[in-house]
Formats: sequence, C-alpha cells, structure tokens
Amino acid sequence: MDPVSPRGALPSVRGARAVAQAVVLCAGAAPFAAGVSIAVMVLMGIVPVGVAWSTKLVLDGLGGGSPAQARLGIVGLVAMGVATALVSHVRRYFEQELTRRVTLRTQVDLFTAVSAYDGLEEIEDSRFHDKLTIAREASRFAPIQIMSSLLSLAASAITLVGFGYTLLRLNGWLAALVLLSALPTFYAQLRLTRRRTEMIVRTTPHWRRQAFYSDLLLDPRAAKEVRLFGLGSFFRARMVREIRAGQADERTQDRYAFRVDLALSTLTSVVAGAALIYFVNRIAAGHGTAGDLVILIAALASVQASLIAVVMDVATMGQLAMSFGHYLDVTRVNRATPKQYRVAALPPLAAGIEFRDVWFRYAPTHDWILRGVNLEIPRGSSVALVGGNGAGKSTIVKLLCGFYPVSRGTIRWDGIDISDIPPAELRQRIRATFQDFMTYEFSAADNLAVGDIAAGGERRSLEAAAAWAGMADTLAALPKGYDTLLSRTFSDGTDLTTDGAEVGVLLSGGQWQRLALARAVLRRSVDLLILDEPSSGLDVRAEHEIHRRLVDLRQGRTSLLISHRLNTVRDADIIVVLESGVVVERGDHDGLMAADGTYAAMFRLQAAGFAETAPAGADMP
Ligand SMILES: Nc1ncnc2c1ncn2[C@@H]1O[C@H](COP(=O)(O)OP(=O)(O)OP(=O)(O)O)[C@@H](O)[C@H]1O
Repeated sequence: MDPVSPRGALPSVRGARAVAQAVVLCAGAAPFAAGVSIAVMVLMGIVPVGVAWSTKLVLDGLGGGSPAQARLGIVGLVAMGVATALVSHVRRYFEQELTRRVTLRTQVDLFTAVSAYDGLEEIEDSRFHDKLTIAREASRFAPIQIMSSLLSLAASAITLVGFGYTLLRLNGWLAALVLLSALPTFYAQLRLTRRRTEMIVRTTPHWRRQAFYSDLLLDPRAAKEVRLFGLGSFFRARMVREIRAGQADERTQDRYAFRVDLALSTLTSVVAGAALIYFVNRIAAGHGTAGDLVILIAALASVQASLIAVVMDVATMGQLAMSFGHYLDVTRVNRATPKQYRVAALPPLAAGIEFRDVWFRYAPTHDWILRGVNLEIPRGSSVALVGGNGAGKSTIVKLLCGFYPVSRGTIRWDGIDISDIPPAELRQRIRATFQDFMTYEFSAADNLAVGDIAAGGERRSLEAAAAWAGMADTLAALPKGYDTLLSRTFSDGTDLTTDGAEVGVLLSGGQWQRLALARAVLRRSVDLLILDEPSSGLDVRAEHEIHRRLVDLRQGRTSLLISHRLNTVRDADIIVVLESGVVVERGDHDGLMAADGTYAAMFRLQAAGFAETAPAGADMP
C-alpha cells in the first residue's frame, strides 16, 4: 500500500474519482435521502435569485404605479420565505438520516477490509496505522461532507448563473470584473488546500501518539504502574507535548490562511465598492431605476459570495477527497488483489509439519531472528521447544500460524508449502494458546466461546473445557455464573443487582491463563495444538495438575509446547533447543541429558534452584 501521501489533495483524476465514489456511496446507502438533498440544493440555489427579482418587482411596481406587479413580487417574496423556512428543517432531517446510513455502510466496509488482512505485517506497520487513522476519520464524515460540498457547489452555481445573467444584463464590463476578481481567490484556495492536506498528513502521527498517552492514562491495565511509579504527570506531559506539536503545525497553517483570506476579502470588497459607486453615479445620471440598484446590490453580493463558495467547496472537496482516498485505498486493497492459493482445502494432517531451512526477520532492516531453522513435527508426536529469551520460539509459532511469510526457506504441511494454503484453512487446523493471550471484557462464557466461534457457544462444551482447565468451580461461583461479565470498565446493561452494585468481576492472572487454555482446547478435532508458555502464571499445584492433563491431551496428538519450565517438557517425544534463531540440539530428555549439552546445563541449573543452596553465580543482578 502507498505510504500516506498528500498528493491526492490536488485537483486530479484520483480526486475526481474519490468524489464520484463518495456520491455513489451516499446514493447507494440512502437513495431517498440523497434525492431529497438534491431537490433542496436546487431550491436553495434558486431562492436568492427569486428574492432579488421579486424585490425588484415590488419596488418597480410601487414606483411605476403598477400594483399588480408589486403584488406579484410580494407573492414571490412570501413563497421564497416559506420555502427557505421549511427547507432548512427538511434538509437537517434528511442530512442526519443520510449521515447515519452512510456511517453504517462505511464502518462495515472499513472493518471488513481491515479484518481481511490475513497477517500481522500491516497491523504492526506505523505507516499503515497513520493511513488507517485518516481512513477511519474519513469514513465517518468525508462522504457526507463531499456530498454536501457538491450540493452546495451546485446551489452556488445555480445562484451564480442566475445573478451572473442579471449582472450581465445590467453591465457586461461589471460582470467581467467581478468574475475576474474571483480568480486570485480560486488559485489561493487551491494552494491553501494543498498545504492543509500536507499538514493533516504531518500531524496525524502526533494525534495518534496523543491518543496513545490519553488511552494509557485511562487504561485499567496500566493503572497500577501509572500510580505506583507516579507516571501520571510524565504521560500527561508527553500527551501535552504531542498536542502542542500538532497544534503548532495547525497554527502556522491557520495564520497563513488568515493572511491570505484577509487579502482576498479586501480585494473582493474593493471591487464591490468600486462597482457600487460606478452604478450609483449612473442611476443618479438617469440610467436605471431604484429596482435596478436593489438588484445590483443583491447580484454583486451574491455573485461574489457564490464565487467564493464555489472556490471554497472545490478546495474542501479536494481535501476531503484526499482523506476519502485513504479510506478507498484501505477498503479496496484486498478486493483489488485477492491472493490465489494453490490448495483450496487442506486434508487432515497425515505425515507432519516441517520447517526447511527457514530464515526470518520482521523487517528487511532488522536482524535475522531465525537463521536456517530445520524442524520436524511428525504427526502424533509431542514436540517441545526450549531456549533463552528472544531465541525465536514464539516467532516459530507465529510463522506456523501463517501470520508472516518466511523470508527464506519453507514451512511444509504434509509436504505442502503453507504459503500455498489459504490462511483461514490452515488456522482451522490449529489451536493455540499464546504467551500474550487475550483477556476479553466479555462474559466468562463468551471468553471461552471465542475459542470455537462456529460452535455458537454451546454451553456443555464450554463447561467441559472450563472443567478441563480446572475453572468449573471458579466460574460457577461467580455472581452470575458463566454469564458474569469479566470487566469492571464495561457494563452489559443487566449486571446490576437490586441494590445497584455492579457484579462484573476481574479474574486473577492464573485464572485468566486457565481460561485461555480452556479456550484453546475447546475444539478437540484440530490437527496441531500449540501451547506457548501455557503454565507460566499457574501456582505449583495448578501447574502440576494442568501439566498432567496436558500430557494426557497431547498423547497421540500433534503438539508443540514452548516452556521455560523444563520439568514440563521432559515427557515430550522430541525436545528442540533454539539459540539465537538456530536449532542447536534435538532429542528426547534422556538423550539430551546424556549428551550433556545446552539442554542438560539448563535443566541442571533449574533443578539446582530447588536445592537448598543456589549454585554459585546464580544471584540476581
Ligand atoms: N512483532 C515483532 N516485530 C519485531 N521484532 C519482534 C517482533 N516479535 C518479536 N520480535 C523480536 O524477535 C526476537 C525473538 O522473539 P520471540 O518472541 O520469538 O522470542 P522467544 O524465544 O519466544 O522469547 P521468550 O522466551 O522471551 O518468550 C526478539 O528479539 C524480539 O525482539
């Protein structure tokens, strides 16, 4: 995807296409409301011209002794007044309806598109987030504002044509002068739009960081550290710094726009004043009527106002088209280039999974994380992966799930390169508990059900999974059992007891981990079970119990277990030791202990931790 670029703000084919797509979107989402808006626009364009001509009729009728003409003018004025009064209400109602329907449509389209990104690359790319921020903002207001700018442009154009013709009839030179005086405004507004667009792109990272700091100050998960470490004023200062930086850029832009607008308004007023003096002198010399003067004043003001409105609407649309272009980019990308996979459906795992000379780094500028990893996970075997922090163990899990493409080498599923398999098909075959598992602010039942969303939260399966993870009693004892909301910051609207106390609860770290485990084992019919540090937060008894159950569960299943607690991996069929992205040892526990290498050293060091005296050199820093 293109990086965020302001080019789209310039009047261009791309900009015109974005405007057209915004109109199509509005018309498609709410055809009736869009139709009413167009009718209102036509009326709004006609009204000022009608008012001026009706006024002329009244004045000339009264002055020229023609009461019938004056009456006609009054009828016209009353009709225009009634239309203006009614139209504003009709307009407001249908604009709001249009906004609601368009917002719904754009939110669905945007989040459908974002969910269609299969991997994690975009979601970890700051430039993508900058673009997404503009796209999200645009999805809420741009189509409607483009539509209303377009309608306002059309209304101004109707007024302009009406009064332009009037002015032309009164004096051709005058009409030309007024039109020419709008050219500098037109040019200046286009330049202003480009600068404003560049400013939006420049300031977006500041607004994103500002939101990050403000969210941090409100996030219950951060609240403990924020308070204990006294981080409140530190984060607030950083938030203010971002606001100041963004506002400084905006201020520079506003000052520039202020100077330009001031100069242009002066020019417009001078032209209008000169035209007025000239025309009053002509009427004084007997060329024209008082009605002509009224219509000239109205025409001058309206033509100038309409010209400026046209210019401003074009400029606004240019800017909105740029923002909306980001929305279109985000929503189009997956539709434009749907990836073709060689394998449509994946049969159940028959032989096993194999990493062949896999190299991986998270970005071309980063260091290699995996350096030529060869790893086999035969079907039905339990494989354990051990190694120091940052060795690349979780990275292997992420590659197995197809979250990133490998940089070199292949990962084969029964001999099929997993990049040839649709990610959703592959992930159907895998269940995993991640080291950084999610804690959803849902009910306990929903927290479990997300592990197998297709099963629709069938309660007996949820209870069985919870019982497997040793959570049955804990969940049953919650104020509303499995329906208890596991959050203190949200309310499901029904979680109030009669005395008004909220019953949403929080689980402990180990209880959350058991819930995550239950979620992973909810669907038994998977080909590969991945457990990344499944017992790191469990107490000794719970760890022992869960370990025993995991051993049973892994019997005859294909599984990959990552753990720093080496007592939990000793039963694995194959233990693989990873060091700085390289497989340095493999074998079963006895074999590796006999080989007396890295694994044996780690195992002995850990076992020594349980001895009465710590080994020399094992002190904390
Ligand atoms: N999304 C990411 N983007 C960039 N670098 C990453 C990302 N995730 C991990 N890394 C880097 O990759 C390296 C390996 O991380 P990984 O999480 O695979 O290690 P690990 O062996 O699981 O470590 P631990 O035992 O601490 O969990 C680390 O140096 C880490 O900084």
